[in-house]
Amino acid sequence: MNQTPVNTEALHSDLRLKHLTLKYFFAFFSGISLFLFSISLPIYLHYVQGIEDQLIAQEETSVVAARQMIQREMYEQLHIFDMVVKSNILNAYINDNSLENQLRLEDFFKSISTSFHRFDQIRLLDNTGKEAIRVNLVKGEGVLVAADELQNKADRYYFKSVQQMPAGQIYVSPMDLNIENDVIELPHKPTLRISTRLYNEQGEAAGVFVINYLAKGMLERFRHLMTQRTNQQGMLLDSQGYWLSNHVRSNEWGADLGKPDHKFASFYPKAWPSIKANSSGILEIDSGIFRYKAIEPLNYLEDQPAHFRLEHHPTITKESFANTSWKLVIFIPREKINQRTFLYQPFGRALTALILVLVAVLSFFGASFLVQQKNAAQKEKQTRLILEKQANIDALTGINNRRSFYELAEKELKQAKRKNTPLAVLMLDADHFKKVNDTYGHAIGDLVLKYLANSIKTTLRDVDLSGRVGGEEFAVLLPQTPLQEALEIAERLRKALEACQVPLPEGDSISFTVSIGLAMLTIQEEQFDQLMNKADLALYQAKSQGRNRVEQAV
Ligand SMILES: Nc1nc2c(ncn2[C@@H]2O[C@H](COP(=O)(O)OP(=O)(O)OP(=O)(O)O)[C@@H](O)[C@H]2O)c(=O)[nH]1
Repeated sequence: MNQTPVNTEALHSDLRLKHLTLKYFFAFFSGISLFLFSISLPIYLHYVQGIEDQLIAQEETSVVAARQMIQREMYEQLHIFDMVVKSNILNAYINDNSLENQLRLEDFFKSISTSFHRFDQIRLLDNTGKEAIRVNLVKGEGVLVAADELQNKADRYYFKSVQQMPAGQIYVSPMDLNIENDVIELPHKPTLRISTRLYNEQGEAAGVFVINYLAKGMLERFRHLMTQRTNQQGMLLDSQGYWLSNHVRSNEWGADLGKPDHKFASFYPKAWPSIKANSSGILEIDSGIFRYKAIEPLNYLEDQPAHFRLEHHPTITKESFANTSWKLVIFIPREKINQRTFLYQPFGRALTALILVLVAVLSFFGASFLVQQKNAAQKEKQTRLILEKQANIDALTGINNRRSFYELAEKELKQAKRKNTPLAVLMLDADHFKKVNDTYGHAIGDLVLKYLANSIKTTLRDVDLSGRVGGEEFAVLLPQTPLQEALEIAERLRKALEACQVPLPEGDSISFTVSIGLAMLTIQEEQFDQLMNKADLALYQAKSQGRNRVEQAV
């Protein structure tokens, strides 16, 4: 079976080129990509920052609207409360708690309850904390609680907190879920208690006035404002970081419902200290950006809208400000920001992929071009080396030709002269070579010359130089070799050549001899030619004295 011969060298070279192309491709691709990346990264980060700023700016409307809504709501409750405290009906009762005054006050409480629809309880407690009058909001109606159902509230904070309070001051409690008979009322009733100590005309303490404000409406409006936004994560926190309003309802009222982990600090432990400590700001974390602002619902004296500018403001205790120190927190998740960025848009992704493909294509062509250039340069160098070698080597014998031998020998001669070291040259000539040609043919003559050259090479030392200087003439240069040693080498060479057997095609073999002329470099020779002439003369001597011998130049 015929098998196609496999050119392993070509295969090897092909593989090497492919490997090199791949190496350059990766170098180009990673280099260009890294370059593009390092240029575009700061620009891209700046661009993302711009998107973040834009998103935060969009939130400002919601922040201002929510803050104003809560402040206005609280402002209204406090003024209704103040109006009742200052009313003639209430003052008539605390100065004279006659039945008539009591009935008028009860009616007044009922009509306030029914009209405003937001006060879960309106109460008057006596100085011992016992409820004197209580009106509950039941299904939208103010309903008077029967005398035998009235309770003592002396131990409740809204009573205790106002005990030392001077006239005209108002206490506002923290917001919590209303508890009735020790159980949290369902559905939940987020409640703020507003109370004040009453004084009669003689300046004597005359009980405590309390209203339970139902904050559900306010919280629902807050939730509505937050859900109007594209990103619905808007929350209201109390001073402890518990949620009064959260987009996930089950997270609300953690403290009241016995779920202490359901607070902001547990969900965002890194963000909370900074949000708690500052009244307003922007905070970036891995998962997104917070925009937060203190709400301070009672602080409508500062930053107030036009319609808040009234001459009269109720005086609110310091404790009340602390109780209602709330924070509005808006969260913009990272995905929302990312979704707006160029790289997340299909066009952006497609363009990035296209650029990468272009870089890959460019890198491939660049790498191929470079490898081709390199390969061509290498081939050219190889060809040049081969040609150079061919120009210096004798085609038949594979040793230095005359020109190359003379060139190298000239250098050796100069070095020997400079270093003052001995230098010997041998001229060899095959004996009766014409006869070899004539007897066996020119081809066998060539074969003999090949054997002759090869024997010279194998007999000599590495430092020695040999060359074919004529048809059947050879020369040998022996650097750093004194006369005696040169004679020994010449003799050894002669014997080696004499012993050499050249096989003939028919099976026989022939041998041959050489005559050798030896010359030593002296101060007289300046050029190698001169030394060669001396050796040539010695060779002539050897020929004329019978051949197959070594003669030394005189
Ligand atoms: N085959 C072959 N013969 C060559 C080559 N170069 C020279 N010759 C032959 O070498 C022979 C040299 O002959 P001569 O100069 O007469 O000397 P010789 O026969 O060797 O005799 P002596 O040198 O006197 O011993 C000639 O016949 C050349 O043709 C070559 O490259 N190949």
